[in-house]
Amino acid sequence: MRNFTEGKRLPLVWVEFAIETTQSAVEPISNILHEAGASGVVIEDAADFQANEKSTEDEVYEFKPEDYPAEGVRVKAYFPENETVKTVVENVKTSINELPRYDVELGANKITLAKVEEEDWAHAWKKYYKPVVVSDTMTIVPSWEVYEPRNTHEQVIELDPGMAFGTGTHPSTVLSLQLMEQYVTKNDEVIDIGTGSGILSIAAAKLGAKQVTALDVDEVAVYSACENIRLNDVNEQITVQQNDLLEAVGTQEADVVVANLLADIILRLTPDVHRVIRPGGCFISAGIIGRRKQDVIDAFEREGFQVLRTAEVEDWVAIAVQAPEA
Ligand SMILES: C[S@@+](CC[C@H](N)C(=O)[O-])C[C@H]1O[C@@H](n2cnc3c(N)ncnc32)[C@H](O)[C@@H]1O
Repeated sequence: MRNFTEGKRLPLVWVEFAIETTQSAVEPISNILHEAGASGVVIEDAADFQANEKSTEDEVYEFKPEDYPAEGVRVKAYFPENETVKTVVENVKTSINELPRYDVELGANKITLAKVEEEDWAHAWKKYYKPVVVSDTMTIVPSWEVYEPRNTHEQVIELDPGMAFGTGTHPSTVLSLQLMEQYVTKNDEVIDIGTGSGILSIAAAKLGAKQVTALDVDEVAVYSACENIRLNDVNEQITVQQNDLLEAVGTQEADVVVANLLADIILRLTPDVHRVIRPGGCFISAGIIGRRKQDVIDAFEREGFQVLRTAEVEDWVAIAVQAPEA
């Protein structure tokens, strides 16, 4: 485990992985890319471009034909160029080619790889990123936007996620934040597993947590989390560590643990959570697709946890469970 007080330099050259596929394959392919450690997944849907062409209203976003495939969907992901990238890409291709076994139609399944300079793409998505209203009392605001809080109780989280996951636009992040508003209370100690941009840790600090540990296996995420924590002036409450799940977390205990990961990763985590969660504490997990919801609930119940609440948006599920009392 490494402790970061200063952000690290990011890689400057990236490998862009692009695949032309079908609408129904977008979610499983995005999951494979996220699991492989992609820093950001971009979805270019021909239908979005066609709908925009027909629209007569003023558009907020600028749609360019060259950004969209002629038909179907293009999913793009970015991996730092290093000695492991070839293997990562081969593993991604193998996993994608296994999807038809699960009745996922891949369509054209045309894959292209390109080397790109960070400057060429890392900031291009920013024009699509606008404030995200999480609830009456919480809004995520891109750091370059001018934003007037809607009321005096509103918590505003400023973010520049860079290439890490966690803009606040993904349903799994919004669901995590909404459950945290319910279960994080003043002076709590919180562990955030898979912090990405640091968004959930910053929210925990703003909700009054006195100590937050933000963990991520990916150094790009660790860099981004450090930057955003500074931006929100919550450095005092949050420590960021590069770490695989709870591997190097010692005797530390938390009142709330939050993990917006994928179902399979949460299942790897469940037997280990007792170690870090206080009796009666709350575990919020998200990033679970609908058909895996019961697997995750079963795993927590086997460990003696009780479901407090589940929340769903589109096909994404978040689950809050309570640890057994001592
Ligand atoms: C879906 S993103 C969530 C980001 C942010 N917490 C949010 O809610 O938007 C998942 C994050 O978990 C990290 N991750 C994946 N596997 C991990 C592991 N084994 N240990 C720690 N972090 C992991 C990824 O690097 C990524 O930043």
